[in-house]
Amino acid sequence: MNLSRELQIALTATSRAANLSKNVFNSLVANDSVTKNDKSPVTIADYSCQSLVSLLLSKAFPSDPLVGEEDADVLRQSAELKDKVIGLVNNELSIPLKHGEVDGLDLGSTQQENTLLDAIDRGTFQGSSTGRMWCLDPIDGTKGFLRGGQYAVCLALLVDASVELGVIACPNLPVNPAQPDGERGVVFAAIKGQGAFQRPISQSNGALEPISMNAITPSTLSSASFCESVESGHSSQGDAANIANELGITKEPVRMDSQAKYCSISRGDGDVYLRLPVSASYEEKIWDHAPGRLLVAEAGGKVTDIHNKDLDFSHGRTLKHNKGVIAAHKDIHANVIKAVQKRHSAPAYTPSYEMDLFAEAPLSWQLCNSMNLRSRTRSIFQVPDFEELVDSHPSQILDEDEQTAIVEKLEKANAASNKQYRIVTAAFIVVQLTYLLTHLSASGSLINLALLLTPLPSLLNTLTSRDLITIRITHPHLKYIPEPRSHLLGVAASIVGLALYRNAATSRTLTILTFSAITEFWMRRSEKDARELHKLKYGQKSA
Ligand SMILES: Nc1ncnc2c1ncn2[C@@H]1O[C@H](COP(=O)(O)O)[C@@H](O)[C@H]1OP(=O)(O)O
Ligand SMILES: [Mg+2]
Repeated sequence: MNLSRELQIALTATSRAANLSKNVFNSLVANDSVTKNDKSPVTIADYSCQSLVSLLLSKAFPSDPLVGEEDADVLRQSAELKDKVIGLVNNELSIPLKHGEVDGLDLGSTQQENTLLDAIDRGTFQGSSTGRMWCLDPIDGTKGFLRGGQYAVCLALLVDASVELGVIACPNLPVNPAQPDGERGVVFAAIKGQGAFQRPISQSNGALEPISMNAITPSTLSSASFCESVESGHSSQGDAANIANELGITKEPVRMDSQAKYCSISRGDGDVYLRLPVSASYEEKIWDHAPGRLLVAEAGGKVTDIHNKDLDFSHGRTLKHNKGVIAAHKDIHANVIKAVQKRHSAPAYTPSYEMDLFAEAPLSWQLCNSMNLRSRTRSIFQVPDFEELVDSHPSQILDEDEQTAIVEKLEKANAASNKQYRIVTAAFIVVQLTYLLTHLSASGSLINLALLLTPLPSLLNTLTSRDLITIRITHPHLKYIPEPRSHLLGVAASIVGLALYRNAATSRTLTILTFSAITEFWMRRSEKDARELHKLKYGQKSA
Protein backbone atom coordinates (compact mmCIF):
# COMPACT_ATOMS: atom_id res chain seq x y z
CA MET A 1 0.00 0.00 0.00
CA ASN A 2 1.51 3.36 -0.98
CA LEU A 3 0.80 5.72 1.90
CA SER A 4 3.40 8.41 1.20
CA ARG A 5 0.82 11.18 0.85
CA GLU A 6 -0.98 10.04 3.99
CA LEU A 7 2.36 10.08 5.81
CA GLN A 8 3.17 13.58 4.64
CA ILE A 9 -0.23 14.94 5.67
CA ALA A 10 -0.10 13.14 9.05
CA LEU A 11 3.41 14.47 9.77
CA THR A 12 2.38 18.01 8.92
CA ALA A 13 -0.89 17.83 10.85
CA THR A 14 0.61 16.42 14.05
CA SER A 15 3.72 18.62 13.94
CA ARG A 16 1.61 21.75 13.48
CA ALA A 17 -0.76 20.66 16.23
CA ALA A 18 2.27 20.10 18.46
CA ASN A 19 3.39 23.69 17.79
CA LEU A 20 -0.09 24.94 18.53
CA SER A 21 -0.18 23.05 21.83
CA LYS A 22 3.17 24.58 22.80
CA ASN A 23 1.77 28.04 22.16
CA VAL A 24 -1.13 27.22 24.48
CA PHE A 25 1.25 25.95 27.13
CA ASN A 26 3.53 28.97 26.89
CA SER A 27 0.71 31.47 27.01
CA LEU A 28 -1.58 29.80 29.56
CA VAL A 29 0.34 27.33 31.72
CA ALA A 30 3.99 28.38 31.84
CA ASN A 31 3.24 31.95 32.89
CA ASP A 32 0.86 30.77 35.62
CA SER A 33 -2.11 32.61 34.17
CA VAL A 34 -4.27 29.70 35.33
CA THR A 35 -4.18 27.64 38.50
CA LYS A 36 -2.77 24.11 38.43
CA ASN A 37 -6.21 22.52 38.70
CA ASP A 38 -7.73 24.64 35.98
CA LYS A 39 -8.42 22.37 33.05
CA SER A 40 -9.02 25.13 30.49
CA PRO A 41 -5.57 25.05 28.83
CA VAL A 42 -5.99 21.33 28.18
CA THR A 43 -9.49 21.89 26.88
CA ILE A 44 -8.35 24.69 24.59
CA ALA A 45 -5.36 22.72 23.31
CA ASP A 46 -7.46 19.58 22.82
CA TYR A 47 -10.13 21.28 20.73
CA SER A 48 -7.70 23.40 18.75
CA CYS A 49 -5.49 20.44 17.85
CA GLN A 50 -8.44 18.26 16.88
CA SER A 51 -9.83 21.05 14.72
CA LEU A 52 -6.51 21.65 12.97
CA VAL A 53 -5.68 17.99 12.33
CA SER A 54 -9.21 17.15 11.24
CA LEU A 55 -9.31 20.12 8.87
CA LEU A 56 -6.13 19.02 7.14
CA LEU A 57 -7.37 15.44 6.88
CA SER A 58 -10.73 16.53 5.50
CA LYS A 59 -9.04 18.62 2.81
CA ALA A 60 -6.67 15.84 1.79
CA PHE A 61 -8.95 12.82 2.24
CA PRO A 62 -12.54 14.13 2.28
CA SER A 63 -14.19 10.73 2.39
CA ASP A 64 -12.14 9.26 5.24
CA PRO A 65 -13.99 9.18 8.59
CA LEU A 66 -12.25 10.24 11.80
CA VAL A 67 -12.49 8.81 15.31
CA GLY A 68 -11.43 11.67 17.56
CA GLU A 69 -11.54 12.07 21.28
CA GLU A 70 -13.52 15.33 21.28
CA ASP A 71 -16.73 16.80 19.88
CA ALA A 72 -17.59 20.49 19.65
CA ASP A 73 -20.67 20.58 21.93
CA VAL A 74 -18.86 22.31 24.78
CA LEU A 75 -17.41 24.91 22.42
CA ARG A 76 -20.78 25.70 20.92
CA GLN A 77 -21.97 26.56 24.42
CA SER A 78 -19.06 28.77 25.44
CA ALA A 79 -18.33 31.77 23.26
CA GLU A 80 -15.15 32.57 25.19
CA LEU A 81 -13.67 29.11 24.76
CA LYS A 82 -14.79 28.96 21.15
CA ASP A 83 -13.16 32.30 20.27
CA LYS A 84 -9.87 31.18 21.79
CA VAL A 85 -9.90 27.94 19.83
CA ILE A 86 -10.81 29.60 16.53
CA GLY A 87 -8.08 32.22 17.09
CA LEU A 88 -5.42 29.60 17.79
CA VAL A 89 -6.27 27.39 14.81
CA ASN A 90 -6.43 30.33 12.43
CA ASN A 91 -3.14 31.60 13.81
CA GLU A 92 -1.49 28.26 13.01
CA LEU A 93 -3.14 28.12 9.57
CA SER A 94 -1.88 31.57 8.70
CA ILE A 95 1.75 30.44 9.00
CA PRO A 96 2.72 29.76 5.36
CA LEU A 97 3.41 26.19 4.36
CA LYS A 98 7.05 25.30 4.56
CA HIS A 99 9.00 23.17 2.14
CA GLY A 100 8.17 19.52 2.80
CA GLU A 101 4.74 20.21 4.23
CA VAL A 102 1.54 19.27 2.40
CA ASP A 103 2.22 19.83 -1.30
CA GLY A 104 -0.65 20.81 -3.51
CA LEU A 105 -3.12 21.42 -0.71
CA ASP A 106 -4.79 24.80 -0.45
CA LEU A 107 -5.60 25.32 3.19
CA GLY A 108 -6.61 28.95 2.90
CA SER A 109 -5.02 31.20 5.49
CA THR A 110 -7.96 31.41 7.90
CA GLN A 111 -11.22 29.51 8.22
CA GLN A 112 -14.77 30.34 9.23
CA GLU A 113 -15.93 29.45 12.72
CA ASN A 114 -18.35 26.80 11.48
CA THR A 115 -15.75 25.08 9.34
CA LEU A 116 -13.49 24.72 12.36
CA LEU A 117 -16.26 23.49 14.68
CA ASP A 118 -17.49 21.06 12.03
CA ALA A 119 -13.93 19.79 11.70
CA ILE A 120 -13.99 18.91 15.41
CA ASP A 121 -17.33 17.17 15.04
CA ARG A 122 -16.00 15.01 12.22
CA GLY A 123 -14.29 13.09 15.02
CA THR A 124 -17.54 11.59 16.28
CA PHE A 125 -17.30 8.57 13.95
CA GLN A 126 -18.05 5.47 15.99
CA GLY A 127 -15.41 3.26 14.39
CA SER A 128 -15.67 0.44 11.91
CA SER A 129 -14.09 -2.92 11.21
CA THR A 130 -13.95 -2.26 7.48
CA GLY A 131 -12.60 0.48 5.23
CA ARG A 132 -10.32 3.39 6.00
CA MET A 133 -10.56 5.49 9.14
CA TRP A 134 -8.30 7.90 10.96
CA CYS A 135 -7.97 7.88 14.68
CA LEU A 136 -6.83 10.94 16.66
CA ASP A 137 -5.91 11.81 20.22
CA PRO A 138 -5.29 15.56 19.94
CA ILE A 139 -3.60 15.84 23.36
CA ASP A 140 -2.72 12.47 24.82
CA GLY A 141 -1.42 12.75 28.38
CA THR A 142 -3.30 15.81 29.55
CA LYS A 143 -1.73 15.64 33.01
CA GLY A 144 1.73 15.60 31.44
CA PHE A 145 0.78 18.60 29.31
CA LEU A 146 -0.20 20.58 32.40
CA ARG A 147 2.92 19.49 34.29
CA GLY A 148 5.18 20.53 31.43
CA GLY A 149 6.06 16.82 31.06
CA GLN A 150 5.41 14.36 28.28
CA TYR A 151 2.32 14.49 26.12
CA ALA A 152 1.68 13.69 22.47
CA VAL A 153 -0.45 14.42 19.43
CA CYS A 154 -1.33 10.97 18.11
CA LEU A 155 -2.75 10.04 14.72
CA ALA A 156 -3.23 6.69 13.00
CA LEU A 157 -4.74 5.43 9.78
CA LEU A 158 -6.58 2.13 10.05
CA VAL A 159 -7.65 0.06 7.06
CA ASP A 160 -10.02 -2.80 7.81
CA ALA A 161 -9.19 -2.37 11.52
CA SER A 162 -5.47 -2.85 10.92
CA VAL A 163 -3.17 0.06 11.76
CA GLU A 164 -1.36 0.93 8.53
CA LEU A 165 0.16 4.26 9.50
CA GLY A 166 0.94 5.83 12.86
CA VAL A 167 2.37 9.24 13.68
CA ILE A 168 3.06 10.61 17.16
CA ALA A 169 4.39 14.11 17.81
CA CYS A 170 5.97 14.53 21.26
CA PRO A 171 6.71 18.23 21.82
CA ASN A 172 8.67 17.71 25.04
CA LEU A 173 10.70 14.60 24.24
CA PRO A 174 14.44 15.27 23.67
CA VAL A 175 15.49 14.86 20.04
CA ASN A 176 18.56 13.04 21.28
CA PRO A 177 17.96 11.01 24.45
CA ALA A 178 21.68 11.26 25.23
CA GLN A 179 21.21 15.03 25.50
CA PRO A 180 18.14 15.48 27.68
CA ASP A 181 18.75 19.22 27.91
CA GLY A 182 19.18 19.65 24.17
CA GLU A 183 16.50 20.31 21.56
CA ARG A 184 13.04 18.96 22.39
CA GLY A 185 10.19 18.01 20.10
CA VAL A 186 10.25 14.80 18.06
CA VAL A 187 7.77 13.32 15.65
CA PHE A 188 7.68 9.54 15.22
CA ALA A 189 6.22 7.72 12.23
CA ALA A 190 5.64 4.17 11.12
CA ILE A 191 4.10 2.57 8.06
CA LYS A 192 3.20 -1.09 8.24
CA GLY A 193 5.97 -3.18 6.77
CA GLN A 194 8.24 -0.16 6.16
CA GLY A 195 9.83 0.48 9.54
CA ALA A 196 9.77 3.10 12.29
CA PHE A 197 11.28 6.58 12.07
CA GLN A 198 11.77 9.85 13.91
CA ARG A 199 12.74 13.42 13.10
CA PRO A 200 12.78 16.71 15.00
CA ILE A 201 9.43 18.51 14.84
CA SER A 202 11.32 21.65 13.82
CA GLN A 203 12.54 20.07 10.56
CA SER A 204 9.48 19.79 8.36
CA ASN A 205 11.66 18.84 5.42
CA GLY A 206 14.21 16.80 7.37
CA ALA A 207 14.95 13.17 6.70
CA LEU A 208 13.09 10.54 8.69
CA GLU A 209 15.72 8.58 10.59
CA PRO A 210 15.11 4.88 11.16
CA ILE A 211 14.79 3.81 14.79
CA SER A 212 14.68 0.41 16.46
CA MET A 213 14.25 -1.13 19.87
CA ASN A 214 17.19 -2.34 21.93
CA ALA A 215 18.01 -5.92 20.98
CA ILE A 216 17.21 -7.51 24.33
CA THR A 217 17.16 -11.29 24.56
CA PRO A 218 15.91 -13.56 27.36
CA SER A 219 19.48 -13.86 28.64
CA THR A 220 19.94 -10.06 28.90
CA LEU A 221 16.40 -9.38 30.09
CA SER A 222 17.46 -8.44 33.61
CA SER A 223 19.29 -5.39 32.23
CA ALA A 224 16.07 -4.06 30.67
CA SER A 225 14.22 -1.02 31.90
CA PHE A 226 10.53 -0.48 31.77
CA CYS A 227 8.15 2.40 31.23
CA GLU A 228 4.79 2.95 32.82
CA SER A 229 2.17 5.64 33.42
CA VAL A 230 2.78 8.40 35.90
CA GLU A 231 -0.83 7.90 36.98
CA SER A 232 -1.25 4.93 39.29
CA GLY A 233 -4.96 4.99 38.40
CA HIS A 234 -4.09 4.10 34.77
CA SER A 235 -1.74 1.17 35.43
CA SER A 236 -0.92 -0.82 38.53
CA GLN A 237 2.54 0.29 39.60
CA GLY A 238 2.66 -2.24 42.44
CA ASP A 239 2.10 -5.16 40.09
CA ALA A 240 4.64 -3.71 37.65
CA ALA A 241 7.25 -3.73 40.44
CA ASN A 242 6.44 -7.39 41.18
CA ILE A 243 6.71 -8.26 37.50
CA ALA A 244 10.06 -6.46 37.21
CA ASN A 245 11.19 -8.44 40.24
CA GLU A 246 10.06 -11.69 38.65
CA LEU A 247 12.13 -10.84 35.55
CA GLY A 248 15.17 -9.87 37.60
CA ILE A 249 14.90 -6.23 36.47
CA THR A 250 16.42 -3.91 39.05
CA LYS A 251 16.35 -0.55 37.24
CA GLU A 252 13.78 1.93 38.52
CA PRO A 253 10.80 2.25 36.14
CA VAL A 254 10.66 5.33 33.94
CA ARG A 255 7.29 6.99 34.43
CA MET A 256 5.88 9.25 31.76
CA ASP A 257 2.50 10.30 30.46
CA SER A 258 1.01 9.57 27.04
CA GLN A 259 2.07 7.46 24.06
CA ALA A 260 5.53 8.96 24.45
CA LYS A 261 6.08 5.63 26.25
CA TYR A 262 5.63 3.71 22.99
CA CYS A 263 8.00 6.20 21.30
CA SER A 264 10.64 5.87 24.00
CA ILE A 265 10.85 2.11 23.85
CA SER A 266 10.77 2.19 20.02
CA ARG A 267 14.04 4.08 19.91
CA GLY A 268 15.64 2.23 22.83
CA ASP A 269 15.29 4.77 25.65
CA GLY A 270 13.50 1.98 27.55
CA ASP A 271 12.59 -1.61 26.76
CA VAL A 272 9.24 -2.71 28.12
CA TYR A 273 5.95 -0.82 28.42
CA LEU A 274 3.51 -2.24 30.93
CA ARG A 275 -0.07 -1.04 31.22
CA LEU A 276 -1.66 -3.23 33.87
CA PRO A 277 -5.38 -2.70 34.42
CA VAL A 278 -6.41 -1.39 37.79
CA SER A 279 -10.07 -1.50 36.96
CA ALA A 280 -12.07 -4.41 35.59
CA SER A 281 -14.43 -2.16 33.67
CA TYR A 282 -12.11 0.35 31.95
CA GLU A 283 -11.95 -0.10 28.20
CA GLU A 284 -8.82 1.33 26.57
CA LYS A 285 -9.57 3.85 23.80
CA ILE A 286 -8.35 3.08 20.28
CA TRP A 287 -6.75 6.54 19.92
CA ASP A 288 -4.61 5.86 22.99
CA HIS A 289 -2.88 2.89 21.34
CA ALA A 290 -3.30 2.73 17.54
CA PRO A 291 -0.19 4.64 16.42
CA GLY A 292 1.95 3.45 19.34
CA ARG A 293 1.16 -0.16 18.63
CA LEU A 294 2.36 0.11 15.01
CA LEU A 295 5.45 2.12 15.93
CA VAL A 296 6.64 -0.53 18.38
CA ALA A 297 5.87 -3.38 15.98
CA GLU A 298 7.83 -1.65 13.21
CA ALA A 299 10.75 -1.00 15.57
CA GLY A 300 11.15 -4.72 16.28
CA GLY A 301 8.69 -5.13 19.12
CA LYS A 302 5.47 -6.91 19.84
CA VAL A 303 2.38 -5.39 21.42
CA THR A 304 -0.46 -7.41 22.95
CA ASP A 305 -2.79 -7.13 25.88
CA ILE A 306 -2.00 -8.79 29.22
CA HIS A 307 -3.54 -12.05 27.96
CA ASN A 308 -1.18 -12.06 24.98
CA LYS A 309 -4.03 -11.15 22.61
CA ASP A 310 -3.44 -8.76 19.70
CA LEU A 311 -4.98 -5.35 20.20
CA ASP A 312 -8.30 -5.56 18.34
CA PHE A 313 -9.30 -2.27 16.72
CA SER A 314 -12.43 -3.64 15.06
CA HIS A 315 -14.92 -2.95 17.87
CA GLY A 316 -15.70 0.74 17.65
CA ARG A 317 -14.02 3.41 19.72
CA THR A 318 -12.63 1.15 22.43
CA LEU A 319 -10.49 -1.98 22.69
CA LYS A 320 -13.34 -3.77 24.38
CA HIS A 321 -11.90 -7.22 23.81
CA ASN A 322 -8.51 -6.40 25.33
CA LYS A 323 -7.22 -5.74 28.82
CA GLY A 324 -4.13 -3.61 29.38
CA VAL A 325 -1.08 -3.46 27.15
CA ILE A 326 2.29 -5.24 27.13
CA ALA A 327 4.87 -3.91 24.67
CA ALA A 328 8.37 -5.32 24.45
CA HIS A 329 11.02 -6.49 21.98
CA LYS A 330 9.61 -9.50 20.14
CA ASP A 331 12.37 -11.75 21.52
CA ILE A 332 11.41 -11.13 25.14
CA HIS A 333 7.69 -10.47 24.84
CA ALA A 334 6.79 -14.06 25.77
CA ASN A 335 8.95 -13.86 28.91
CA VAL A 336 7.26 -10.65 29.96
CA ILE A 337 3.79 -12.14 29.37
CA LYS A 338 4.71 -15.14 31.48
CA ALA A 339 5.77 -12.91 34.35
CA VAL A 340 2.61 -10.82 33.96
CA GLN A 341 0.43 -13.89 34.14
CA LYS A 342 2.21 -14.98 37.28
CA ARG A 343 2.31 -11.69 39.13
CA HIS A 344 -0.51 -9.45 37.91
CA SER A 345 -3.50 -9.62 40.21
CA ALA A 346 -6.57 -9.27 38.02
CA PRO A 347 -8.85 -6.53 39.21
CA ALA A 348 -11.85 -8.65 40.15
CA TYR A 349 -13.78 -5.73 41.52
CA THR A 350 -14.43 -2.24 40.23
CA PRO A 351 -15.15 0.49 42.69
CA SER A 352 -18.28 2.41 41.84
CA TYR A 353 -16.30 5.64 41.56
CA GLU A 354 -13.39 5.36 39.22
CA MET A 355 -12.52 8.97 38.90
CA ASP A 356 -9.89 10.72 40.91
CA LEU A 357 -12.53 11.89 43.32
CA PHE A 358 -10.60 14.07 45.69
CA ALA A 359 -8.02 15.38 43.26
CA GLU A 360 -10.37 16.27 40.44
CA ALA A 361 -13.39 17.65 42.22
CA PRO A 362 -14.65 18.42 45.67
CA LEU A 363 -16.82 15.77 47.25
CA SER A 364 -20.26 17.20 46.70
CA TRP A 365 -23.78 15.98 47.15
CA GLN A 366 -24.11 15.65 43.38
CA LEU A 367 -20.95 13.61 43.16
CA CYS A 368 -22.04 11.28 45.94
CA ASN A 369 -25.36 10.84 44.27
CA SER A 370 -24.02 10.25 40.79
CA MET A 371 -21.57 7.68 42.09
CA ASN A 372 -24.12 5.97 44.26
CA LEU A 373 -21.91 6.76 47.21
CA ARG A 374 -24.75 8.07 49.36
CA SER A 375 -26.74 4.87 49.38
CA ARG A 376 -23.64 2.73 49.69
CA THR A 377 -22.43 4.86 52.54
CA ARG A 378 -25.70 4.31 54.36
CA SER A 379 -25.95 0.61 53.77
CA ILE A 380 -22.34 -0.49 53.78
CA PHE A 381 -20.23 1.96 55.65
CA GLN A 382 -22.94 2.81 58.15
CA VAL A 383 -21.87 6.29 58.96
CA PRO A 384 -25.11 7.77 60.26
CA ASP A 385 -24.14 11.42 60.08
CA PHE A 386 -22.55 11.33 56.64
CA GLU A 387 -25.69 12.40 54.81
CA GLU A 388 -26.42 15.09 57.33
CA LEU A 389 -22.93 16.41 56.95
CA VAL A 390 -23.23 16.57 53.19
CA ASP A 391 -26.79 17.92 53.21
CA SER A 392 -26.20 20.55 55.83
CA HIS A 393 -23.20 22.03 54.11
CA PRO A 394 -24.30 25.30 52.51
CA SER A 395 -22.51 24.85 49.20
CA GLN A 396 -22.92 21.09 49.28
CA ILE A 397 -19.19 20.93 48.84
CA LEU A 398 -16.98 19.50 51.55
CA ASP A 399 -13.66 21.03 52.44
CA GLU A 400 -10.45 19.08 53.03
CA ASP A 401 -10.99 18.49 56.76
CA GLU A 402 -14.53 17.27 56.23
CA GLN A 403 -13.37 14.88 53.52
CA THR A 404 -10.66 13.55 55.81
CA ALA A 405 -13.16 13.09 58.62
CA ILE A 406 -15.45 11.13 56.31
CA VAL A 407 -12.72 8.82 55.09
CA GLU A 408 -11.65 8.08 58.65
CA LYS A 409 -15.22 7.44 59.75
CA LEU A 410 -15.84 5.17 56.79
CA GLU A 411 -12.79 3.10 57.56
CA LYS A 412 -13.57 2.74 61.27
CA ALA A 413 -17.26 2.00 60.86
CA ASN A 414 -16.52 -0.45 58.12
CA ALA A 415 -13.90 -2.32 60.11
CA ALA A 416 -16.15 -2.51 63.19
CA SER A 417 -19.24 -3.81 61.41
CA ASN A 418 -17.27 -6.35 59.41
CA LYS A 419 -15.67 -7.71 62.54
CA GLN A 420 -19.13 -8.38 63.99
CA TYR A 421 -20.19 -10.42 60.94
CA ARG A 422 -17.00 -12.41 61.07
CA ILE A 423 -17.41 -13.16 64.76
CA VAL A 424 -20.93 -14.47 64.07
CA THR A 425 -19.59 -16.69 61.26
CA ALA A 426 -16.78 -17.95 63.49
CA ALA A 427 -19.32 -18.75 66.25
CA PHE A 428 -21.47 -20.77 63.81
CA ILE A 429 -18.41 -22.69 62.72
CA VAL A 430 -17.31 -23.43 66.31
CA VAL A 431 -20.79 -24.75 67.24
CA GLN A 432 -20.90 -26.97 64.17
CA LEU A 433 -17.32 -28.17 64.70
CA THR A 434 -18.17 -29.11 68.29
CA TYR A 435 -21.23 -31.02 67.12
CA LEU A 436 -19.24 -32.87 64.48
CA LEU A 437 -16.41 -33.74 66.86
CA THR A 438 -18.91 -35.26 69.28
CA HIS A 439 -20.58 -37.24 66.47
CA LEU A 440 -17.49 -38.37 64.63
CA SER A 441 -18.94 -41.76 63.76
CA ALA A 442 -21.96 -40.25 61.96
CA SER A 443 -21.83 -40.51 58.17
CA GLY A 444 -20.12 -37.59 56.43
CA SER A 445 -18.71 -36.10 59.64
CA LEU A 446 -15.12 -36.10 58.49
CA ILE A 447 -16.03 -34.53 55.14
CA ASN A 448 -18.06 -31.91 56.97
CA LEU A 449 -15.11 -31.16 59.22
CA ALA A 450 -12.85 -30.66 56.22
CA LEU A 451 -15.40 -28.42 54.50
CA LEU A 452 -15.76 -26.22 57.54
CA LEU A 453 -12.05 -25.49 57.44
CA THR A 454 -12.25 -23.71 54.03
CA PRO A 455 -13.28 -20.25 55.30
CA LEU A 456 -11.01 -20.48 58.36
CA PRO A 457 -7.77 -19.05 56.88
CA SER A 458 -9.43 -15.88 55.67
CA LEU A 459 -11.49 -15.57 58.87
CA LEU A 460 -8.40 -15.87 61.02
CA ASN A 461 -6.45 -13.40 58.90
CA THR A 462 -9.16 -10.78 58.94
CA LEU A 463 -10.06 -11.19 62.61
CA THR A 464 -6.43 -10.82 63.66
CA SER A 465 -5.65 -8.26 60.90
CA ARG A 466 -2.59 -10.32 60.03
CA ASP A 467 -1.59 -12.60 57.19
CA LEU A 468 -1.41 -15.67 59.43
CA ILE A 469 -2.23 -18.10 56.64
CA THR A 470 -1.79 -17.12 53.01
CA ILE A 471 -2.75 -19.32 50.12
CA ARG A 472 -1.59 -17.85 46.80
CA ILE A 473 -3.88 -18.66 43.93
CA THR A 474 -1.73 -17.93 40.90
CA HIS A 475 -3.27 -20.07 38.21
CA PRO A 476 -4.51 -17.65 35.52
CA HIS A 477 -7.95 -19.25 35.28
CA LEU A 478 -8.54 -19.48 39.02
CA LYS A 479 -7.75 -15.78 39.28
CA TYR A 480 -11.03 -15.04 37.56
CA ILE A 481 -13.16 -16.76 40.18
CA PRO A 482 -14.51 -13.77 42.04
CA GLU A 483 -13.53 -13.15 45.66
CA PRO A 484 -13.98 -14.70 48.17
CA ARG A 485 -12.53 -17.62 46.23
CA SER A 486 -11.88 -20.02 49.10
CA HIS A 487 -15.43 -19.51 50.36
CA LEU A 488 -16.95 -20.10 46.95
CA LEU A 489 -14.88 -23.25 46.50
CA GLY A 490 -16.07 -24.37 49.97
CA VAL A 491 -19.72 -23.84 49.02
CA ALA A 492 -19.25 -25.76 45.77
CA ALA A 493 -17.60 -28.64 47.65
CA SER A 494 -20.32 -28.74 50.28
CA ILE A 495 -23.01 -28.98 47.59
CA VAL A 496 -21.18 -32.08 46.38
CA GLY A 497 -21.00 -33.22 50.04
CA LEU A 498 -24.77 -32.81 50.42
CA ALA A 499 -25.37 -34.89 47.31
CA LEU A 500 -23.30 -37.68 48.92
CA TYR A 501 -24.62 -37.45 52.49
CA ARG A 502 -28.16 -36.17 52.67
CA ASN A 503 -28.29 -35.50 56.38
CA ALA A 504 -28.98 -32.53 58.64
CA ALA A 505 -25.33 -31.99 59.57
CA THR A 506 -24.26 -31.58 55.93
CA SER A 507 -27.19 -29.19 55.28
CA ARG A 508 -26.05 -27.11 58.25
CA THR A 509 -22.50 -27.02 56.91
CA LEU A 510 -23.76 -25.85 53.53
CA THR A 511 -25.90 -23.14 55.20
CA ILE A 512 -22.98 -21.89 57.28
CA LEU A 513 -20.60 -21.79 54.32
CA THR A 514 -23.18 -20.02 52.16
CA PHE A 515 -23.82 -17.44 54.88
CA SER A 516 -20.08 -16.97 55.25
CA ALA A 517 -19.54 -16.59 51.48
CA ILE A 518 -22.36 -14.04 51.05
CA THR A 519 -21.37 -11.89 54.03
CA GLU A 520 -17.70 -12.15 53.07
CA PHE A 521 -18.53 -11.01 49.53
CA TRP A 522 -20.26 -7.86 50.79
CA MET A 523 -17.61 -7.18 53.38
CA ARG A 524 -14.79 -7.44 50.85
CA ARG A 525 -16.64 -5.00 48.60
CA SER A 526 -17.00 -2.51 51.39
CA GLU A 527 -13.37 -2.98 52.42
CA LYS A 528 -12.24 -2.33 48.86
CA ASP A 529 -14.47 0.73 48.73
CA ALA A 530 -12.86 1.98 51.91
CA ARG A 531 -9.35 1.26 50.61
CA GLU A 532 -10.14 2.94 47.33
CA LEU A 533 -11.43 6.03 49.08
CA HIS A 534 -8.34 6.07 51.23
CA LYS A 535 -6.16 5.81 48.14
CA LEU A 536 -8.01 8.60 46.39
CA LYS A 537 -7.65 10.83 49.38
CA TYR A 538 -4.12 10.09 50.50
CA GLY A 539 -2.48 8.73 47.36
CA GLN A 540 -1.16 5.31 46.49
CA LYS A 541 1.77 5.23 48.91
CA SER A 542 -0.11 5.55 52.16
CA ALA A 543 -2.97 3.28 51.08
N1 LIG B 1 -8.73 3.71 34.45
C1 LIG B 1 -7.92 3.91 33.41
N2 LIG B 1 -7.08 2.93 33.00
C2 LIG B 1 -6.26 3.12 31.96
N3 LIG B 1 -6.21 4.27 31.23
C3 LIG B 1 -7.02 5.28 31.58
C4 LIG B 1 -7.91 5.16 32.68
N4 LIG B 1 -8.61 6.31 32.80
C5 LIG B 1 -8.17 7.11 31.80
N5 LIG B 1 -7.20 6.51 31.07
C6 LIG B 1 -6.50 7.02 29.87
O1 LIG B 1 -5.12 6.98 30.03
C7 LIG B 1 -4.59 7.88 29.05
C8 LIG B 1 -3.33 8.47 29.56
O2 LIG B 1 -2.49 7.41 29.85
P1 LIG B 1 -1.11 7.63 30.56
O3 LIG B 1 -1.35 7.68 32.04
O4 LIG B 1 -0.34 6.43 30.14
O5 LIG B 1 -0.57 8.91 30.04
C9 LIG B 1 -5.62 8.92 28.80
O6 LIG B 1 -5.90 8.95 27.44
C10 LIG B 1 -6.80 8.47 29.61
O7 LIG B 1 -7.99 8.53 28.90
P2 LIG B 1 -8.95 9.81 29.04
O8 LIG B 1 -8.23 10.89 28.31
O9 LIG B 1 -10.20 9.37 28.39
O10 LIG B 1 -9.09 10.07 30.53
MG1 LIG C 1 -5.27 9.82 25.53
